Amino acid sequence: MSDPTVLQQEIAVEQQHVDRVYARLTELRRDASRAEKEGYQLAGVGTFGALVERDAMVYHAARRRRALDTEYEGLVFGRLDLRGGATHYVGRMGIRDENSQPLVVDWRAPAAAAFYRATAAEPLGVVRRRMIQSSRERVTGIEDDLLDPDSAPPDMRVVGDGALLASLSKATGHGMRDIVATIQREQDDAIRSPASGVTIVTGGPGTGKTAVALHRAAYLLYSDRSRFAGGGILVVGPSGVFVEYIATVLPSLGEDTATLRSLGSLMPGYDATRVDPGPVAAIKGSLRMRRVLERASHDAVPDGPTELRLLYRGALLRLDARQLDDLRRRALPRGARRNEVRGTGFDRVFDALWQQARQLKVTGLPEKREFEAELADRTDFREFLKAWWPRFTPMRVLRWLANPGRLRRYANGLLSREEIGTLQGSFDGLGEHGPTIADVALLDELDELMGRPRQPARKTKNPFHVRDGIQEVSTYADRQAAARAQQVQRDEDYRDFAHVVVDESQDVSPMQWRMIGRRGSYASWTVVGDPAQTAWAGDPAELDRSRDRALGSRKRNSYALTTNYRNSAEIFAVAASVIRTIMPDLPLPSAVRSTGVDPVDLVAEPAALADVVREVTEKQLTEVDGTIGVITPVPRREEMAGWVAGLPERVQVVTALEAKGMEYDAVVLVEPGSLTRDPAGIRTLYVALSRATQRLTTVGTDPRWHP
Ligand SMILES: Nc1ncnc2c1ncn2[C@@H]1O[C@H](COP(=O)(O)OP(=O)(O)OP(=O)(O)O)[C@@H](O)[C@H]1O
Repeated sequence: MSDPTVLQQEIAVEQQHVDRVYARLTELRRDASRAEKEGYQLAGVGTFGALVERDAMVYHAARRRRALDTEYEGLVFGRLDLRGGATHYVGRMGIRDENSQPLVVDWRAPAAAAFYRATAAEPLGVVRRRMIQSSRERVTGIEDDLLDPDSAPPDMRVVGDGALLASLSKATGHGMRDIVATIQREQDDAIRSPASGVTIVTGGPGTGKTAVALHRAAYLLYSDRSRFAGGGILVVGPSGVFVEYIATVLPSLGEDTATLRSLGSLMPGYDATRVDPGPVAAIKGSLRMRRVLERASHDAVPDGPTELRLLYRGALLRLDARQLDDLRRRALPRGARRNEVRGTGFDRVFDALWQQARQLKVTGLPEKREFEAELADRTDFREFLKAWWPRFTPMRVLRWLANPGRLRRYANGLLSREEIGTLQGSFDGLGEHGPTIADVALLDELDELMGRPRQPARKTKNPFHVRDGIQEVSTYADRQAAARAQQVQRDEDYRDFAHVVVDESQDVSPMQWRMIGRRGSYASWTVVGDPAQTAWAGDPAELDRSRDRALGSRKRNSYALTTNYRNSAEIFAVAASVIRTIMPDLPLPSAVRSTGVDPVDLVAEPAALADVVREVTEKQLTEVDGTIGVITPVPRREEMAGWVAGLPERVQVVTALEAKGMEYDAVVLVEPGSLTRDPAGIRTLYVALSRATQRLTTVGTDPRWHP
């Protein structure tokens, strides 16, 4: 423990600098607001080009002001004293004084790298690394590491007992802890990994994979803003709950150009949250489904017309079911997209009818073009064409799989009889409840297989448009929107992301890899995950293959994280003992923090389970300040949520699958025994047991739940 007077003196020294930074920040905010306001006031002056330029400037001013506001709290968090006497302050954003001298260096700048990377063995020119803790504008604490004692000047003081542990023992409150001040070296390696190619980060529970992925996104945006903000960064996470949770972290990193999507909402128009049972998800996720869907996408429309009869100039023209099938097949060879070759299908029908009319020697038969025009004018004929070859939406075709006969036909020879049986009934809810998360990848595949109907190019209004040298009237709001659109706006089905981050990648099925891959054809990637936490019940080799295909031949850089920052050592010991039963040789991270509080395991009579769960949860409310996760088996979520209804909002009920990636101060895991039936279940149990930072209670009716 360091001398309290020395500590106070050092705090006072840092407070002086922090005061200067905040004073400067106030000036910068004022300047940014002024630029913004002046922009609003100036109206209709100058050339149109100058106006647009000014709008973009105003937009930047607004963005800068927002960034200055967001990064207010804990703006300065580090100081480096370098050999030779120079000092740098490190913070959430770079700030310069009125003479353009740096007051704070952005944490992502090369000059700040040593803050995270220097060690006593390799000090990188750093004599003393100082962590500055503060609450709003007030410095509250300091933690130093003396990395190069031989180069330290005699009056250099060193205070504190280790910044990382101090930060970890704080309650998390709501949302994810911001780790920018305490990023560890092995994490920093991954964060600053080369921008191109694929960065793969693996590590056990709580090793900071998500934190690293998000800080990497922020780092990339900083290091090459035009490339990554221009193209955009897509961040894909497993569930909506999780995506919401990480959304609270990205803005605090100062970035608004990342698109966050769950696997159920990657396709525009859908936001699926329903989950299929493991074995169903395994089949729906398998690459064999592509062929199944391909067959569906080529099949005849259910209840479509089975024959065409037309009375034409006194003659009966007729196409029977076999002929119609034949015409469809010829217009739709393998690989053709049904929505794109609709016109070819119609041409085939015209041709066939024309041949017939000629063979029948119809009296007064006109030229072919005239004949076609006459038919096209007839409502009955047009109705036939629309019913025979409609425009298909992916959902329309996926629903055909709810029919057992069709499913069997499409899956014949691709899926086993048992698998077809498992799948049966799993598409029944599409109409009423919408798709499951696994269905969304199938819809995306169908979209790809069938293509989009050709539509005339839509005219978009261009607010920058100048016609015949005369500026069109455009409002200030229009131009402001256009300036912003040039920076960030993308269409809903945007696919050309510059970078794709996949979190919890161990749960991405082969079909989902295809769906994500379509959105990252030109991207560099960051893929983070932990194979031991996968809930995937299908073929692991297929999973690897499909991932490799999505990532292509890009160069890979791999990083392994080895320290668990989330769980207390006592909690992680329970989780570790569970995963060891199926993966005895798995290298596990070491948990750095011990609380001295052991997890509690309770057994309840079935009739008393609800009361015990409520009691335990209420007790946790008195023991921790932050969030409490009540984790339930998937099918019993609603029922168990009722057991803790009315408790404060910091009690959150999630299923074992939704708990993936989440973190709570206390966890009440209900019926752990329901998860021990197979290896996929045990891996899910491992996930659920490794969510808590401080308290873990398991409550179940089976005393022998431990696998
Ligand atoms: N360097 C660090 N300093 C402080 N806290 C950290 C650090 N690294 C990680 N943490 C904290 O540890 C917790 C776990 O991090 P994170 O959720 O990123 O882990 P993860 O590897 O994605 O976990 P899981 O695989 O279990 O979902 C978070 O609260 C995070 O803020």
